[in-house]
Amino acid sequence: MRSRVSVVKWPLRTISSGRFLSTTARRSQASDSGLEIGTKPVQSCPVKGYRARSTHAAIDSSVFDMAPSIKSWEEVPGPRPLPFLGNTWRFTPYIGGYSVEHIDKVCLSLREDFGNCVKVTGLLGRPDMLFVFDASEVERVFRGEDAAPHRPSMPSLNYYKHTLRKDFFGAEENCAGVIAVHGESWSAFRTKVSRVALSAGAAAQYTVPVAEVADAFIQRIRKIRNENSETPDDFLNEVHKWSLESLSLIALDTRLNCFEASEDSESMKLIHAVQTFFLSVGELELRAPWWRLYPTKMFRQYVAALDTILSVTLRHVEKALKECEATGSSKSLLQDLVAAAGPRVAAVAALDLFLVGIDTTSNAVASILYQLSLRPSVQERLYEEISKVLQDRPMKPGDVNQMPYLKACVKEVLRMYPVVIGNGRQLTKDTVICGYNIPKGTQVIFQHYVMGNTDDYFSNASEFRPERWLNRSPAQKHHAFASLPFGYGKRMCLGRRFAELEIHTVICKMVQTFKMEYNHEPMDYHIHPMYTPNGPIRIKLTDR
Ligand code: HEM
Repeated sequence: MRSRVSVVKWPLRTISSGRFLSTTARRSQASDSGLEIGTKPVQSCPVKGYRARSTHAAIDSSVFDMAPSIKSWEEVPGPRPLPFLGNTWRFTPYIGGYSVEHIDKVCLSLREDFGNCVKVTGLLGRPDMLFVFDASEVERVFRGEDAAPHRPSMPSLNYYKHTLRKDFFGAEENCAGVIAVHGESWSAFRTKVSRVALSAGAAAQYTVPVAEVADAFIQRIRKIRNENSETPDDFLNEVHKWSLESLSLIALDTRLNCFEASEDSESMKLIHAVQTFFLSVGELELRAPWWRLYPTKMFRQYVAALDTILSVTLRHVEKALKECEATGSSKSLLQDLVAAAGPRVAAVAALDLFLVGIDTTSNAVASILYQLSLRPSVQERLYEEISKVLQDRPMKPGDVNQMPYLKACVKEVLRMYPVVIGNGRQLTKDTVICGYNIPKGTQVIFQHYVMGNTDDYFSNASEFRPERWLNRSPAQKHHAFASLPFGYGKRMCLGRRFAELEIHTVICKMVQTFKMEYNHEPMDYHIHPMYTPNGPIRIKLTDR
């Protein structure tokens, strides 16, 4: 049945890894550990303080000597599954009470009803899940992670890479990328890419072009404001275009001119493909996985979109390869990747950055703009800070480091409204969490949306107070693992520095240019599939 999905021909003739090596490849030295949050890593100690009652063999025998006792998986509290229906029925509209779109609220009620560690079992087509709302436990488990943590993600993409297009992604050893890839294959790929993508100057080199994209975005919204000077109902779509334009610059070394692209251009094909991918990925991942039984219409569109993104990516990699060969040097992230790791790795890396780097960033920006538009005094303080640093000159690398309040505002929005509401891991070994022995294979969700919004970790958590991130005395410091919007450790966000550059730049430009107001009913947030304001983002923009 699956063969009904059309197969693209990869324009790969000129691509063969190892054909090109440049000295510039060796300039990046940073590794993931350079970005780890918190103080020195502590020795992994997953079970200290507990005496084992469980029969799971993989637990270190030393734990048996310690008190108090480790409780079994069966004892973990959680909503009771029904015979045959498990807990899946709870997601049935009108009767179940749970909704995929409002997992945020489900998580809040799980914590209220069952405590800091809650299991949800009997979910059709999914492993058992454990929700953790205790920052110290999050820290202990994250710090004890092994060399290749497994993040449960995107089964549909996994199927695309490892089954449908395995001729491409499996053609070279360890060349399947980082998204939906695990174990040794993930680790080898990530090491190659992190050296380049997380190096000190990797993001900074894009300061000026990213600022130019932000300027183009401002020009665009000046044009599309309505007669009340408000952004149009499909404003989020415009923010997606800004994000796509910025990321193409970074990942593909090209300007797509998304704001003016003609219908038959390659840019527009890419824009449509990216939109189709985002529209379908949430449905395929969060709803009942019918695509596993037969290729549904949505699944076929999803595969076609991925094929388009991959073939456009490959064309740009070929171009980068030719430029590197002609000049003997590299001037961009893509060229650095080609030079350091070969063209196929560069192409797969660019694809992965594309798949997870666009709607995360655009939804974060939409959410930040919405939150700022509700708070004129925060905007004024931001405006003062920005004006003082820039004094009417263009942005240059390092400017944002002089804008602590801007950074604090972004952190505060991501604390209260993280676009990815939890960090997931599929346990690669039996692990004690909150005193329970959690079996290998369980999907654990470290729920920073809930932790970020409780007074246990942030005083007056429901108040928007960017100041809490500034000049904190030891007494005011919050738990470093209670808000981790970019994840943690070896698997943390590979594009964090790029995302921050893009977000800080565009927010800086918006605040410099406009006073923002929101004059409608307050918006609720929903999962779509990012955590984002639910409804048209109609912000009144008055020129300063
Ligand atoms: C506000 C924007 C963003 C947020 C909140 C965000 C958040 C995250 C989170 C929570 C993870 C999982 C981390 C973990 O499991 O510990 C992740 C992974 C990842 N992100 Fe981001 N991200 C953002 C933007 C970006 C951008 C712009 C890019 C690309 C340039 C990117 C590339 C990646 C990649 C490749 C991974 C997978 C890393 C791996 O599995 O090794 N992200 N991101």
